[in-house]
Amino acid sequence: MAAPAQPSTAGETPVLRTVAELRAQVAQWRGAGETVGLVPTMGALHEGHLTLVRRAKAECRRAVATLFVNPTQFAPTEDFDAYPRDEAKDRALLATAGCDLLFAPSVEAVYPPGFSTVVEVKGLTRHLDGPFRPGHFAGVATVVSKLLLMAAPTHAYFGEKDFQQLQVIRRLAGDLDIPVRIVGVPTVREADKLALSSRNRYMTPAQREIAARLPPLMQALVTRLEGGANVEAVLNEARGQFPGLGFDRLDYLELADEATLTPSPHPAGPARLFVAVWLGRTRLIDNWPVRLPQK
Ligand SMILES: Nc1ncnc2c1ncn2[C@@H]1O[C@H](COP(=O)(O)OP(=O)(O)OP(=O)(O)O)[C@@H](O)[C@H]1O
Ligand SMILES: CC(C)(CO)[C@@H](O)C(=O)[O-]
Ligand code: BAL
Repeated sequence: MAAPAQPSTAGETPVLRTVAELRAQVAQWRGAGETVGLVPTMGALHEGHLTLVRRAKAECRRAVATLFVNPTQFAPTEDFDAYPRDEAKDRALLATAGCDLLFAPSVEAVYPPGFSTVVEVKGLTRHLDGPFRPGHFAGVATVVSKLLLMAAPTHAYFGEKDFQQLQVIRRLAGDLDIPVRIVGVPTVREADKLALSSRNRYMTPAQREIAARLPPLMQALVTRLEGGANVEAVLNEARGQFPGLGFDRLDYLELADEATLTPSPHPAGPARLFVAVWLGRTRLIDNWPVRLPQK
């Protein structure tokens, strides 16, 4: 018999901290024939995360969120220590979205002493964020494999905002025969179309104003590419515009095939325009679908 999840405070989603408790709870639900949708997060929840939870709850009988700021996906130079953490607020928000359970393990529960296994997805991680965040996707692939195996959900929900991550997760679930349906959810945006992200709160008001220039720039580029303009010429010109717009450093602006995530001026299948750009200590990423004209 599963240990019931402990609702500690009214209006907050109950939380479990150990793998054994999580397994027992999900086994009980699945034993009763219920579907279970998993929503992995690193907390500091916003409307993007809550959209994933609501989608999970709409499609599955039970919605389970996870909150784990995964140390192995942060490079030593990145913001692991500074990453925003507010579990009580997150639990209250999850309750408003109908989340049945939160799994919030300690680092030791996920990576006990002697932990030595790495899941690495090749190919899909070669371009875009891969070279700019060495080790990042191995950390993501390892922890997501673990979360899927720990929770054994029927469905798992991930945002298209992190499109490369979504494709990496689809691949690992297939390659490792993890029996789960991976569901991609379209990017949730602010009124000015900036993609919601926990890291947006790092920005000063002045930087937030500059960030607002990214969505119209991306939309204008999509329009030109869809109109048949020369891809390399358009992208080269646009790369040169970022400093003048007030951005600090462009990591990449690339057109890439959705399936392979390999940059190309002539992608074989459906394509997206991908960007990663810095504003002070905030790294913004985004992607927009591009329907190229048939040649
Ligand atoms: N704006 C968004 N729209 C849809 N899904 C999102 C959005 N932002 C995050 N997600 C998804 O929520 C899940 C958890 O993401 P995470 O906790 O890293 O949030 P984040 O806002 O992306 O944070 P970060 O600032 O670290 O990138 C991922 O599947 C991610 O793609
Ligand atoms: C999928 C994830 C929760 C794994 O740590 C993280 O990369 C995120 O929040 O997108
Ligand atoms: N949102 C993806 C997780 C990360 O940037 O580390």
